[in-house]
Amino acid sequence: MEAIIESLGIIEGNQEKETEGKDENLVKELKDGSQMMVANLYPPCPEPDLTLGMPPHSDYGFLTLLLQDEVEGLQIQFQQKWVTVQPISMAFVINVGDHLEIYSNGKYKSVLHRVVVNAVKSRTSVASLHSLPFNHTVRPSPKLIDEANPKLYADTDFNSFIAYISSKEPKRKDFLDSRKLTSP
Ligand SMILES: O=C(O)CCC(=O)C(=O)O
Ligand SMILES: [Fe+2]
Repeated sequence: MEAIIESLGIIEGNQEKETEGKDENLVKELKDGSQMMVANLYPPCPEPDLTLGMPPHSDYGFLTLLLQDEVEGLQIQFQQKWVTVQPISMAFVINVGDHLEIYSNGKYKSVLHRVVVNAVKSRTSVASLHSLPFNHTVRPSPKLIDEANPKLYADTDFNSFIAYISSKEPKRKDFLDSRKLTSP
């Protein structure tokens, strides 16, 4: 995250000099932030072409650390095509989540991904989603907003996310789309 913040041209503030703009200490807030772990088991499916292990979605949070076993299944959308992420033993897949897209005001894009199943092998994965504490608001960094770069996303928090996914089946990048502000 420090490298990402640097790449955005945002200089992290000194903790003692915290001002009203809470973004000053994003790294610290993330260290004390939320972690959600999801363990997934995809049993073999006799008719894999008729279903998906997980529908297309992008993840809650800034970054997801994903550990997959040796069985293929994860696909990301790249240039309108689904591309399989080849499992690499003992390596994490790092995915950009919705909160990083919001915080960076669209400079980073959260990755749309899905999971396909197969007829032969079961597959397991563990995803670890990292963000600010659950009671914090995620918003575009004020340091990235000016007249030339208007704010593109509404403020969001965990409650609005839960309210949204409870109200409808999560499909595609729906939640993020719901945070997008129409052009000013
Ligand atoms: O099983 C996978 O490889 C991906 C799981 C996933 O996308 C998730 O848990 O959010
Ligand atoms: Fe995911």
